[in-house]
Amino acid sequence: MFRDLFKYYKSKAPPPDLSSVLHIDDESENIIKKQPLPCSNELENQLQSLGLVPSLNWKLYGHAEHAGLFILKNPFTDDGAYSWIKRCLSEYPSHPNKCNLHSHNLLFPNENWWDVCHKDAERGLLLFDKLRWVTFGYHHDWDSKVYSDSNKSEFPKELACLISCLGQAIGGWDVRAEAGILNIYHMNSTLSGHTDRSEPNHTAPLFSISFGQRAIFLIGGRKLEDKATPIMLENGDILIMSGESRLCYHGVPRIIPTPWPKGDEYIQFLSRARINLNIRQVLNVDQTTL
Ligand SMILES: O=C(O)CCC(=O)C(=O)O
Ligand SMILES: [Fe+2]
Repeated sequence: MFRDLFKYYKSKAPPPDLSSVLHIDDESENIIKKQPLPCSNELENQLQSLGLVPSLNWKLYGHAEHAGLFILKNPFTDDGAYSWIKRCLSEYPSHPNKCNLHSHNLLFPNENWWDVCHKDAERGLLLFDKLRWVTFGYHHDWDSKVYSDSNKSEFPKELACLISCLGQAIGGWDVRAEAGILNIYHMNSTLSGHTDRSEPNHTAPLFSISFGQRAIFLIGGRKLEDKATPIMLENGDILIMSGESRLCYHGVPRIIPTPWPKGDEYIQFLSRARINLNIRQVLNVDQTTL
């Protein structure tokens, strides 16, 4: 059951036994190997320019007990992953996007979190570990959970393009990225079990891209009583909740310390953090506003 497993994997004392956590590219009877759809040369070129390896080399999986769930194991080139990490840390946490530090008046509206942290030693000390979320496109309202046409900014173009291309190549879907959350996890962060239902469109798949430290991602069914599966999500992995799994319970009970290479300040940030880009289509196909 979702709640019990979440508690089990979250526990500090005693720490959980991780041997049942699914490593999706190991052999297991429930894991289904999938193929991306044939891509046109144009789509293949676009994917390449967005930092991905050719789709022929993708490792794409489904799960027998979670219909509609896809996991694409890190399809990024090293340079491609680096560009996305850099965008997440130095571009996305600034105007017109919103973040927890702007909404708590710890940053002025025109201030960029990464720049402040690297140019102002005193404030950097205070703010470096305090970024938790950034929203863009239709801004997620953490209290009301309701999107509004009056609380919306431009969705980053290259990220919308990445989601559209992935949608075409994986499921033949025509996905419009309209709302995004960048979640930032530190080593003791968790994300409680929930379903994502704020979007009027409950059929367009939800995309989740992770970088940095590994996480246990717990996915259940539509009811909390349904069977849940703990899956290890690693640097670069892309998880897609389509079809039946779109409205299923999920959460992150634990971040798992991960061997990490040395590198510049972007890479170093991820030696003790995980970032997750969570992208949704909000509107139904025939809608242009809410
Ligand atoms: O961090 C993750 O893997 C999941 C995030 C998520 O479920 C959400 O933002 O709604
Ligand atoms: Fe979610």
